[in-house]
Amino acid sequence: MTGYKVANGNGHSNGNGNTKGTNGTNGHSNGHKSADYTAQENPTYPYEVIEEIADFITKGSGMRPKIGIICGSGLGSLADMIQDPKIFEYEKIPNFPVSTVEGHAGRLVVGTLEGATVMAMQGRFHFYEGYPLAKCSMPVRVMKLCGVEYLFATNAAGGINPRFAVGDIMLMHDHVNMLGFAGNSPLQGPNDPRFGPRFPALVNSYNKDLINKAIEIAKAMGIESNIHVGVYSCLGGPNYETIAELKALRMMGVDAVGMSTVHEVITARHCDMKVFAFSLITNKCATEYSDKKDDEANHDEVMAVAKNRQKACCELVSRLIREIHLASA
Ligand SMILES: O=P(O)(O)O[C@H]1O[C@H](CO)[C@@H](O)[C@H]1O
Ligand SMILES: Nc1nc2[nH]cnc2c(=O)[nH]1
Repeated sequence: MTGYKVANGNGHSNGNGNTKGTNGTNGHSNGHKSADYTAQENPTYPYEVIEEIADFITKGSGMRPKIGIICGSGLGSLADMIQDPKIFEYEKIPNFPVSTVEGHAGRLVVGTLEGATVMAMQGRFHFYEGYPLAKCSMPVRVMKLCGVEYLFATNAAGGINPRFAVGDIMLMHDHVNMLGFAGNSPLQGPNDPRFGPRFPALVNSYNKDLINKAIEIAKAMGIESNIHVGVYSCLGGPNYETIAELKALRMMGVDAVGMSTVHEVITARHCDMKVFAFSLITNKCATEYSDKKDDEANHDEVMAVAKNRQKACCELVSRLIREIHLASA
């Protein structure tokens, strides 16, 4: 990995340095009732349905947001920064899934942040909730049709790179798509060229300028030593990994592991959004066998670390949005 001003997070020798129900068929009138595009076996949402959802948001908020934010587990406070918020509960958005995971409130917040128009998902959808990947990342297409040009995707993740400490932030510069290895993709099914090409390229998915700007901001914030640049991998979950799996991921060059984000990024790149993504390292992944309960990942710890580090994450995001806004003004 070259071109970044902090050491590459991966440290490898390449020299490059309350269950709410999950079927999501919320019974709203949408004019497309003949097809159940929210069902597992038919996950492709027609363009017109996405367009209807986007219209619902833009008309309801009176805004066409430019920046989309997806809040990771325990990072809902990113959306609490938004000024003059218009709030849309997922349950009230036509054809929208609902959040079922603790730490994911389940609402869309539209407003302004640092002068920029933004929309934030306070709660994302995960494969392990029973949603197909196309459904998990459907809101990214909604963002696109609302006018969003930049996707900020955040997540809580386990640190596999031994140099990472709990509370550190890893700026994603690449990913290993384990669900893709297994033949699953949010882009499966018929391709609608109004979103993007059948065979999108994914090299350079993570915008280098935004990574470099984020590093500068981290320096200005005095948290440079807590910032890394690295590779994220998404597994299906909901179980955390075995030691053997973590060792295998490490050998593959993965620095942090979670259960989200990758399918959102694929969907965003397919429709040509600029992507910035980071992982808050909420736990260190053990790569040696141990009987200690403390060495096991658990969601309470994930949430607690996210709460502790929300201030730094919020500042990083808001300052970066400010730069994007100033650069385009
Ligand atoms: O990726 P986010 O949504 O931040 O959440 C991460 O934290 C949860 C596990 O603790 C999983 O959902 C994992 O993906
Ligand atoms: N898969 C996975 N997801 C996480 N989310 C937060 N921590 C972890 C982890 O250790 N593994």
